[in-house]
Amino acid sequence: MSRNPAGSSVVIIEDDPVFGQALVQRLRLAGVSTHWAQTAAAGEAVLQRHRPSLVLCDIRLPDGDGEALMARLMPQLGGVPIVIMTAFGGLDQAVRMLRAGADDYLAKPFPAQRVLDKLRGFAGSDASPASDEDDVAAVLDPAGWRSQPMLALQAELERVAPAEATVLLAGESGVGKGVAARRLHALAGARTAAPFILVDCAALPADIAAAEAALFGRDDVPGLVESAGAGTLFLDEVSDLPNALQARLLRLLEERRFLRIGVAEPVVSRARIIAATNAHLPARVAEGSFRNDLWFRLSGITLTLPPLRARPRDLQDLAVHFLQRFAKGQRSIAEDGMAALLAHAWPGNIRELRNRMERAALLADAPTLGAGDFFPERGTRQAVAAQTPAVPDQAGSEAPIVTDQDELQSLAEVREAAEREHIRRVLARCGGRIGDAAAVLGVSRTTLWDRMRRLDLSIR
Ligand SMILES: Nc1ncnc2c1ncn2[C@@H]1O[C@H](COP(=O)(O)OP(=O)(O)OP(=O)(O)O)[C@@H](O)[C@H]1O
Repeated sequence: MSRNPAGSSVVIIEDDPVFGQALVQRLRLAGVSTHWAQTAAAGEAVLQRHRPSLVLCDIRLPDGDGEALMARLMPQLGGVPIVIMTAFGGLDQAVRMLRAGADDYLAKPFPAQRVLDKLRGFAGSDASPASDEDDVAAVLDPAGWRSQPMLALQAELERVAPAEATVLLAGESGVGKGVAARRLHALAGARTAAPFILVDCAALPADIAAAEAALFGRDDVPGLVESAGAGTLFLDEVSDLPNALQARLLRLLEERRFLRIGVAEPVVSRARIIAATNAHLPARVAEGSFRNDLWFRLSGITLTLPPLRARPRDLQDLAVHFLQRFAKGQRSIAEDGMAALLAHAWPGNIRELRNRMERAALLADAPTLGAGDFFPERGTRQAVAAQTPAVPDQAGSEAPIVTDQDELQSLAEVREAAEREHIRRVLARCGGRIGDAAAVLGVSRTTLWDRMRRLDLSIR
């Protein structure tokens, strides 16, 4: 997307007819195409079909709230920027949504010009057509795959790519599992000419019959499994697949055939299945939310992508790659900037790096980017700690970087801050569901409640 918002598209989820209409008219005058939904359900339906440059979502909607809607849709929206619209008194909720992954908020009423400014600001993000093209390039020749663990992963991908076997991609959120899945497809010989179909299991319709129809088809309408043909079916966030559909997926994996709803004749599937998860599946199995037999079936070939903090060399390459992409050679990274990048723990992995580089490229005052440009949220004390660079170990291999914590804090403070942040992220990722979050964190619900109480954390 160029810096000119004309040609971009915005999905507006807003029930106020006067405000909604005014936004639509003004944005259209600026050449922006708009999809206006007045309920959460209509917004969800539009976003199932359409990947816009920006989502503008109201918090209070007649059939639900924007927070739950965005939490549900965020995984499927990938990096599409989400801007929350708040009315008076809604600031707390907007802040919570920002923590959960929304990109910005606008307090109502605001002139439509502010939306155009946001579009300009987000230009070049994941959501834009240009970045989709960049993602394709990333699949064919991914930046940041030169470290030892990534070279080993690449060798494994090449080995298993031509086979039919199901592959499970594991690793933290934002580490590049989607890129690895596409890479597997790109390396899969004849299969490459057939479709690559992404199914975000966390974003399937909540209604089981609708989700089943979306996956397996109904009557004469094919579902996503069938759309993959002899290509690749990529089941992202497979741990979120509802229980009833886990049984159907297991049958598909075992028999290589399935039934469309309402049709007696089975359909043969020749698609290769790749699943991905950032959840700890054994914990899900232990708590009973994920079938043991399905886990067993999926995990035969498990490839784990290492977190970014364990790949300092890749981190540097990726930082330069993103800066080139977002600043087009107009900016460079200062020594203290690179030291701060290397010292950060990167809980959001490559997605977080991409976002920080984009923000810095857009907003920094000087052409050379320093620690403060990448981590503007840090105070002076953090800036001191951030100047400590990562040190490769004696053998020259890449020592995992495990901390960027403020060296002036006590260990207990550092541990609490990290724990609080991690629990917050996992809760957001699990849509605030304590049971799911506890499973991911490997603790009981009671322990999680207890920790949250002591860390002064609440879901709402
Ligand atoms: N090697 C790379 N080069 C450029 N961009 C990358 C690379 N790897 C990942 N990205 C970008 O980082 C973001 C996260 O990547 P991806 O979606 O593949 O991660 P993930 O592990 O599947 O995350 P999640 O578990 O949250 O779905 C995306 O915007 C993707 O385009």
